[in-house]
Amino acid sequence: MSGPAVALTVAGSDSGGGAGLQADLHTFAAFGVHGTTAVTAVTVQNTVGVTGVHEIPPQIVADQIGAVVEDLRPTAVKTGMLASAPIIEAIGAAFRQHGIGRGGTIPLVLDPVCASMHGDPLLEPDALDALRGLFALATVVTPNLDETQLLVGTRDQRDAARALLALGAEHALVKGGHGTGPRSRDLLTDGVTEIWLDAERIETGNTHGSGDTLAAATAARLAGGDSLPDAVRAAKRYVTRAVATSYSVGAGHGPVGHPPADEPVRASAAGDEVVAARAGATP
Ligand SMILES: Nc1ncnc2c1ncn2[C@@H]1O[C@H](COP(=O)(O)OP(=O)(O)OP(=O)(O)O)[C@@H](O)[C@H]1O
Ligand SMILES: Cc1ncc(COP(=O)(O)O)c(N)n1
Repeated sequence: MSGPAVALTVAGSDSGGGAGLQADLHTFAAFGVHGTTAVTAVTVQNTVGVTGVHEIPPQIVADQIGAVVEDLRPTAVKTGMLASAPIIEAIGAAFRQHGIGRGGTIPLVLDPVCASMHGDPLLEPDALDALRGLFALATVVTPNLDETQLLVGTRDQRDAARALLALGAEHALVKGGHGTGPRSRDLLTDGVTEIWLDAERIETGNTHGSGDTLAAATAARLAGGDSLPDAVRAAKRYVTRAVATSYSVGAGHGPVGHPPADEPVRASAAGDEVVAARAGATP
């Protein structure tokens, strides 16, 4: 059996179409990956801000994950807006049950979304501990500098990475998009090796969805069987092109573009084969 690789995003809906699961699906499609979703919340959102959030019942979130995993067999999973502590607890239990994340066979890219780029909250304030608790499952956790400040109390990329690894993540990717200076530098580390991913900072206010796009591109490449460092390198090249092709729509911050990937995931091996290879089984 052959077909495209499959990835799953566990995320919120952005009615403005720039971030959240909409950005994830655009990104998966750009890589030739079949995208699936477990929706955590519906946001009332446009380019100016977020004016409402409707949370999905935790059991329905967990059931979406189960339905997708049992039938479509994703070979990578990405999380974005998780909304509340009860939703996070339900997701953690579903991940453990279905072999998602560390200790399982399906790699997990965990983007710890706390607020929108407008500063509107996307996570209930009492859910920070639950979110930190999920890090022990993460193949990679991908905070921006505002999120490292909230989660581990620092905006220093090296210090933040160290603290994130201490919470159990296998790799930390601390993004520098919210920094200053002519370069946009992200730090990827597993505590032994440091990789600085460096790109020109593009002058634009239209970066809505850049973080989701980086994490989704990483998941897309992982779904095709890349190692984590290779997946992140390809994702960084892609998000730089995405920012370069961003555009204005609406009165506020426009979205990044999603051009076809230069490094698409090969239509391949069914998910089972990728999982078997990852688990070290003989194909
Ligand atoms: N102006 C820019 N020029 C080039 N790269 C950028 C720019 N802004 C962000 N990036 C890159 O985009 C990715 C996302 O970074 P950022 O720190 O903005 O994450 P984020 O805040 O989670 O994104 P989002 O705006 O979706 O919430 C990183 O690889 C970052 O280096
Ligand atoms: C549903 C949802 N998920 C994630 C983001 C973060 O994206 P950004 O920081 O670009 O606003 C968002 N605004 N909405």
